[in-house]
Amino acid sequence: MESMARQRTAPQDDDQPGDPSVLPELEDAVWMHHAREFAHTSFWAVARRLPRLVHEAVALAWATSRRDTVASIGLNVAAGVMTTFGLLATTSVLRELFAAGPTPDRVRSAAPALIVAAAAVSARGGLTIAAGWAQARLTPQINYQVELRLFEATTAVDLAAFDDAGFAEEMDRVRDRGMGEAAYIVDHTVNLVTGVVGMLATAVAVTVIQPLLLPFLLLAAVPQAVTAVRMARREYLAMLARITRQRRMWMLAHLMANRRTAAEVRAYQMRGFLLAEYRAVMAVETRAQLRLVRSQTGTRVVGASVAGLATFGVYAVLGGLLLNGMVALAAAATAMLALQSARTSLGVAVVATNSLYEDALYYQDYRDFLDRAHTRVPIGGDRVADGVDAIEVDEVSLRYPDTDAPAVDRVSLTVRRGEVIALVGENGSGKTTLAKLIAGLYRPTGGVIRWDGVDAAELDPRALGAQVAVMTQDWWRFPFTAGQNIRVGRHDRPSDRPGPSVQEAAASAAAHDMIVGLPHGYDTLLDREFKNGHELSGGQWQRLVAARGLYRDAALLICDEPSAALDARAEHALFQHLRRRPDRAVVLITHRLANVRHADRIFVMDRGRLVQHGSHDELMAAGGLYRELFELQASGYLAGTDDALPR
Ligand SMILES: Nc1ncnc2c1ncn2[C@@H]1O[C@H](COP(=O)(O)OP(=O)(O)OP(=O)(O)O)[C@@H](O)[C@H]1O
Repeated sequence: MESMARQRTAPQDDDQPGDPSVLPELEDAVWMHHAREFAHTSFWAVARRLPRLVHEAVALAWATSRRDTVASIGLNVAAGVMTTFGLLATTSVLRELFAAGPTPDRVRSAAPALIVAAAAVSARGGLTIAAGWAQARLTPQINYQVELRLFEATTAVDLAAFDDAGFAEEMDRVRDRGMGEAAYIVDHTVNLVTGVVGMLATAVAVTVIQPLLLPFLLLAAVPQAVTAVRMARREYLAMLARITRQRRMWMLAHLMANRRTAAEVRAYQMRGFLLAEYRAVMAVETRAQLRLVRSQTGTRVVGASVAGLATFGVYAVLGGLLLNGMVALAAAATAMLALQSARTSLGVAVVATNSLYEDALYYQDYRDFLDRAHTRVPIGGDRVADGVDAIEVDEVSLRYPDTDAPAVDRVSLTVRRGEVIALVGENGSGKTTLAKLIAGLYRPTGGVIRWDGVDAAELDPRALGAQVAVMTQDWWRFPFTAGQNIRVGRHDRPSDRPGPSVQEAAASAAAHDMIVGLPHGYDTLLDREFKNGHELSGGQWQRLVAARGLYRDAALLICDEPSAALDARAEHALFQHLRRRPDRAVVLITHRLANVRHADRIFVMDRGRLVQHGSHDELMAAGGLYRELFELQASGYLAGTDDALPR
């Protein structure tokens, strides 16, 4: 039955396009990376790695909080000691109660031991609660450290790292799974210690009471341990078998109950298609779940029966020892309690071992990722750039990882202060990539970029970045207020540094009136997912993005399609502010060629190469790609022409 989902989602014959009504097959989720490895590792192989894992977890906890680490382990050990005392005191109580003589006398003689037993049980309860408190305190502290270290790394690496598929996948995996495992492995380790201490405490008590009982108690616990491991594995394998189906259901659920997809789902009447797919997967999933419930119940029955038989065996042995006078009645009764306590401790230790092994694999991913991220932090030199007169791009190339052709191929040009230059060309010709190279966001894989004669690689990356403002083509809708969305352009601007105010920058980008009209003006939160959040249109967002770039007030301003979503009035206003300014260089990328007419120089790109450059008039006179594109676009604006719209 499970293959049904596969059949429905499997691609068809390689040469044939797949059935258009069937969604493509899903890859394994990145966070499942170690799942299959774990599923095929035996419990004993897991147990062999335990010392190293425990050492790792304790080191992590120790580095986070010595006090809480000592407390959670020390208090658990103390609780174990109390278990031993409690069992020994219980034996004394029972011995006195089972002795010959009148009942009041027996109770009186048992009273001191009873007080000791009660005190030991209370102390154990108190110590366990305190240990749990220390253990719970460790979790948020570890999460805090681990998350902070991850995001310090992900925000420091160079932009190119995100184009490296391996890096991006590792990052997703670590963020989704590895990061959260740190606290778990500490938790499991403390549980393991608790379980082992509990078993040792019981063993010590039993040895003191009657050493003969010890091997029988251990034997009785074995079926329990085997059943616990079997059940955990079974559940895990079942989860693995279902996970791809469940991911598809999550994906479909997300499409059917989401504000962002609601319009398209309705516009294309996708409801029936999505629901049919959901029903088909859901039917298979439900049957699989029912099968799992049945088999788990079977395992539980077998496990409980074997454990029951083992317990019965211990009782039989105890009975024999009692009849032969080798064990006193009081010791036998305490052994019953010890058996119960040892079982619980063993169960805790087995589950902790299993979980510790799996979670440690993912935690190792986290550590490997941090090491890898460390090597991707741009180093640069220590020379400080303060303003710039000329940026020289000299035979610069860039090839993205895993691609054959360079996106930018041996390009040379110079950007001078006070100039506006434009990069034009067809989709995919390399304009954005070249702009990112000029901005220092990428390092060239060939050639060199010089800032006032100094190789950009020798400049301090932070100081270089401070000279650049980029209005990117693929901007993000930051869930901040309107004012914050602009201010983050240079959030650390000292009060004595000159530059436009938030309102001035907004006015330059034709955004001020729009923002003032929002329910809370500049304090309006721009995300409907939050309380009182407000939604902006695409063009309104682009005005904010432009305002942010202008607020940054940098020596080099790069505008990548800054007006693609703007109306004519906003576009006109923005371009008034992108004109020449003596203290600034502007690199402008746009497909609306009317906007580049006034640029000082226009560079035309084609498949990564620079194929033409000059002023608008020079390029029009020369003919070629620029003129062809310009005339094609201009023809659409000419009133009365028949080719403005295809018939
Ligand atoms: N991060 C990336 N990883 C791999 N290849 C990329 C990446 N970004 C862009 N490319 C490829 O590099 C080439 C140039 O892309 P680029 O975005 O620089 O073009 P563009 O001229 O700005 O295009 P458009 O006009 O559509 O914005 C394209 O073939 C594109 O597929």
